[in-house]
Amino acid sequence: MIRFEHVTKRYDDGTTAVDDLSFEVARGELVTLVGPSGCGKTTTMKMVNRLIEPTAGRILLDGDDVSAVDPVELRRRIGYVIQQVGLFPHRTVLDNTATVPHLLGVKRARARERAAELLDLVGLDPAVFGDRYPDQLSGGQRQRVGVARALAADPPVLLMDEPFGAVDPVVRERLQNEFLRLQQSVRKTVLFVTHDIEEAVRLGDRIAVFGQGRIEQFDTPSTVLGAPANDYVADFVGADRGLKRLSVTPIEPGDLEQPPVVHLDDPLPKELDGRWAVVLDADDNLHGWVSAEHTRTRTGTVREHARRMEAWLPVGASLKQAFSTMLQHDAGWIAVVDETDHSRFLGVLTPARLHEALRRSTAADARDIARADVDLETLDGVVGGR
Ligand SMILES: Nc1ncnc2c1ncn2[C@@H]1O[C@H](COP(=O)(O)OP(=O)(O)OP(=O)(O)O)[C@@H](O)[C@H]1O
Repeated sequence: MIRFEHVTKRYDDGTTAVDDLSFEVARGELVTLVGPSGCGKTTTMKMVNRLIEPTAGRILLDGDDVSAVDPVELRRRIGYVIQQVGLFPHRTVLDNTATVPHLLGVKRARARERAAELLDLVGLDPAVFGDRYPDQLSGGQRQRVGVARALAADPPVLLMDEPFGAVDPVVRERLQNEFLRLQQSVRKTVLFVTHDIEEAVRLGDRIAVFGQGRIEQFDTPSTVLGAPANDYVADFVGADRGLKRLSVTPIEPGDLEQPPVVHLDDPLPKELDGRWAVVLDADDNLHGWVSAEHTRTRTGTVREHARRMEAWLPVGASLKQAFSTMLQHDAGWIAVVDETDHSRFLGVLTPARLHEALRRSTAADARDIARADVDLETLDGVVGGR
């Protein structure tokens, strides 16, 4: 969808901001460009919508060389979100969001209707916020209007330059989560610039780690954290990359243990095979749990003695969320459910299983490295045999 072919940008003063860059972003993919200040991320991004022209090489958007597309027409196909949102100060939130579609010829009433839908989508109730002016919003709310406005013309591509950089860490995390949810439904092709490795791994399907004007590694967050390509990347992702891996490794059904299970309308069993059992409803959805102590000493149905389960997560949630949920509820295990199928119980994750899951993902990367070693050896063998 977006393809860089040997792109170089040299500014007039001789600074080479981007040096022979080649990479590709697939349709519907979110790629984060991450690296220290001044490494060329913004320059890379601005060449896509021709705010900056490359010195050499070319950039293709859906197969079209962008240098041959009229910049105005090009920018219609590309939403752009920046840190200083640049909302029109004298227009209401609703009008700010509706302006671009209206300029593109959508009737005013329809543009405003669509703007209201988008505000809703980014978590701003149009009835509450639609008539406010930008200076009557918090920083986080302004960022959301920025995202809604960028989506208003329904462009297939979004360029986002540190869009959540100006808000505090708590709001930032909330905006990131909301944006991820939004992206799941709109599936835009996104190039997202950040200098924050946490943000890059949380949001990116793949991340491009920039050195000076070059990409040092371009891979999934899990591989970049598990197998940094070189010392520069290892240094940039940080010594705590093992911890960061927790946030990019999902809970998988194979990670779960199967504890004893009882159903709500069962009579309370006398003996349990363990210290507790998970309680399910008639459709096998998670309800709660009972302890062996209760079952030994009391009578009646499970329903009368079941306690609600608070420590649970959907399958696919991150190991970091799992760990955090265990700590929050001081729980020795958490239940895992399939939310796409009501809340069907799948099993429980224990600290030991969590540890195994983390090792499983590290081992998967280690296998890749081992394969690469084998390839090199084979190559050595061939070269040596000559
Ligand atoms: N108009 C310009 N003229 C000369 N040099 C420039 C110009 N714009 C950017 N540069 C230089 O190009 C290099 C890359 O800048 P760029 O803004 O792309 O980096 P960045 O990775 O986005 O940095 P930051 O995270 O600080 O925004 C830097 O050395 C910068 O000083």
